[in-house]
Amino acid sequence: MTFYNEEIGFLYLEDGTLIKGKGFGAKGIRAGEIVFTTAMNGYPDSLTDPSYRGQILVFTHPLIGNYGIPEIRTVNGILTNFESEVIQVEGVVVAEHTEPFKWNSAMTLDSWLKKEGVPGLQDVDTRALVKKVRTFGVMMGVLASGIDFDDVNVKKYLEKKYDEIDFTQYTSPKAPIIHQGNSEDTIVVVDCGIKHGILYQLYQRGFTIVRVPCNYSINKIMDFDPKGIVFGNGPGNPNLLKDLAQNFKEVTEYKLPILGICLGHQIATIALGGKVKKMKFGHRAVNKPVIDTTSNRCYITTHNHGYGILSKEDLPPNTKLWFYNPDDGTVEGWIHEKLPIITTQFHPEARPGPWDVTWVFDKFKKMVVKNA
Ligand SMILES: NC(=O)CC[C@H](N)C(=O)O
Repeated sequence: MTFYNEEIGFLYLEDGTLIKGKGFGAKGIRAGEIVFTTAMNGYPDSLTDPSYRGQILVFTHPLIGNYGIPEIRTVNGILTNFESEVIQVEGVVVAEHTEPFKWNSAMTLDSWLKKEGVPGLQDVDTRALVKKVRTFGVMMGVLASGIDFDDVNVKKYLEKKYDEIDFTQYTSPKAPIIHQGNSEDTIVVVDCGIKHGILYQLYQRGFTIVRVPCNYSINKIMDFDPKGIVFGNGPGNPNLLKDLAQNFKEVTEYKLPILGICLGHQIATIALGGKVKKMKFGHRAVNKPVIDTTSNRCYITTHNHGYGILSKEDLPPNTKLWFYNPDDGTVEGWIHEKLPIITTQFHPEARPGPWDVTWVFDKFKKMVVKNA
């Protein structure tokens, strides 16, 4: 364990704001897009969500760390209590890091961040910080723990912009990974940095899962004889992933059931002629409402996205609105009118969050069975 002067630490925003705090976690300095989540719990899950690659995560809940970090649990190679094997965020900002008091805590948040080399900053007025992001939109920032502002050239860290980097190069596997299920029915998951919560939902429905690198060709995907395809979540700007969108378009020729989740929903949208744009500060929470237009029911759902279909006009041709967010009118899912394709911008697997919408995976299974 490295020890350093934890009394020093700062967050520098690209608009010139300097916020001094206290360091925790690993000593270090990292740049990233400053985003916030309003989730009150689930920090082990959120910090390992690959969709947060390239981002510094601010928790609005004032106390973080109070139930510690559990031992990793797996079922058939699928993590059941983390979203990936490593901490994915560039840095963590909290008002107060607290010591855990929980029977299954194996480690403190502080020691976990130290072990994984990720810096944290505490003693921050996260309310003021979030108000700034909500007012001016997301921006780049530099987080340092145990390093004095006067000792670094922060501008050097701000040269690269989040929106211009393809982060899937860090989060997508280099070769296929197989999770054998109770049936031979194979679902290919195009893995840009898939959350294990999604894998677990598929596994629970008996499928054998083949995760493929996100740049895998259609021919190689079809070699696995999939009964359905999932385009999952992932980090960064979806408009950079032109090859993936092209692959999506090509695979629709096979008329297989397809489920797109979050980045997968965005790729499906771009591939079929819709528009995905950057949001001012995105949706990152576990209590976002979405209205299901087929039943007029409202569900409370988990979100982590900074891009989206901002209005119905941006839907691709031949699709109909399935879910929308009543707060800001953004599209939260669509159904294709001619092909067996469904998508959600929110996370039906949650993790962290409520499981009210896991029936989306049942719907996908029905589509697979019907198509078999
Ligand atoms: N969770 C995700 O898949 C996020 C998708 C995309 N990177 C976004 O921020 O909008």
